[in-house]
Amino acid sequence: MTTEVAVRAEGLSKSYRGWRRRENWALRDCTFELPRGQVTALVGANGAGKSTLLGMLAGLLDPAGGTVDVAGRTAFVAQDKPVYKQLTAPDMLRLAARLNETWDQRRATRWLDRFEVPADRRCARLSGGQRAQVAFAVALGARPDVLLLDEPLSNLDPLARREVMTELLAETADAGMAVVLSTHVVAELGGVADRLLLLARGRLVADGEVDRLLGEHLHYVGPRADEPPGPGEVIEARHEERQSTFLVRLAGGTPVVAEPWITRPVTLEDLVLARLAASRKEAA
Ligand SMILES: Nc1ncnc2c1ncn2[C@@H]1O[C@H](COP(=O)(O)OP(=O)(O)OP(=O)(O)O)[C@@H](O)[C@H]1O
Repeated sequence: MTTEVAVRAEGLSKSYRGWRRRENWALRDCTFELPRGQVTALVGANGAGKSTLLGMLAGLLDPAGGTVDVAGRTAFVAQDKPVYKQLTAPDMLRLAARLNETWDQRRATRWLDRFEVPADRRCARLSGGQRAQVAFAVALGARPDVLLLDEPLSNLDPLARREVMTELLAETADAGMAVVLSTHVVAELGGVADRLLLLARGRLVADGEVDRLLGEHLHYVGPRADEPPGPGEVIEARHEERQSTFLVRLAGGTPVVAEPWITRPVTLEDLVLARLAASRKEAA
């Protein structure tokens, strides 16, 4: 693995034994590389395999097939943001300092101060969002090369969500860390996520730099029609009484369309929702 690659997965698969020992595939044949110094958003519907993938990257789950290679130290914050309820936030940092070979007290304390986490209360008496901040501080203090966050935004208010994303971005740029975070809050990823890993029913359906992916897609908007007015693979077609909108994937540059049709850029949210809807339709 080159020094620029933080994570490499090849043909990664995982199954769980289900009813009558039938094999249920949570992840099928996933191959991707994640570079250092980037934030990757791991997105997919409920049950798509996000936590399973993060668990395997963290080394907590064994793959049923394929390989995963992670360069350096990892830190993983699980969905339930585990902290010891009897300890205060500073106690948690003291414990983490003893348990981790590498520990950056300044970095961890800075995070707690930044989010004004009370220092004199046990974690049991902190809010869900404040407990999450303690778990993030512990993970960052460990100076990981790869930081894995399972739904980090789920307990946070809208302002805290934005601030956490901004701070994570700064930490990523500073430390050259690779961050992988799973989330359903796609609208808030714009300007923060460098890369996208999109899972649908255990398979990777989109993988790449967000800017490149967005540049490869566009909307055609115009009068009601069965076909788009220009080139591209149709990912989603929406029709109203007098208007049609096609979200397409382009093979080449931006096409020019004749009036009254117009082209419109695609946001990350548009792209994710269209891809998820297309996968659901295919499966059905
Ligand atoms: N321990 C387990 N035993 C059996 N099946 C499991 C187990 N853990 C997960 N699964 C199944 O594997 C699939 C992927 O689950 P996973 O938790 O990875 O999805 P997810 O994308 O994180 O979902 P969510 O967004 O709802 O958290 C699902 O079908 C789930 O039911």
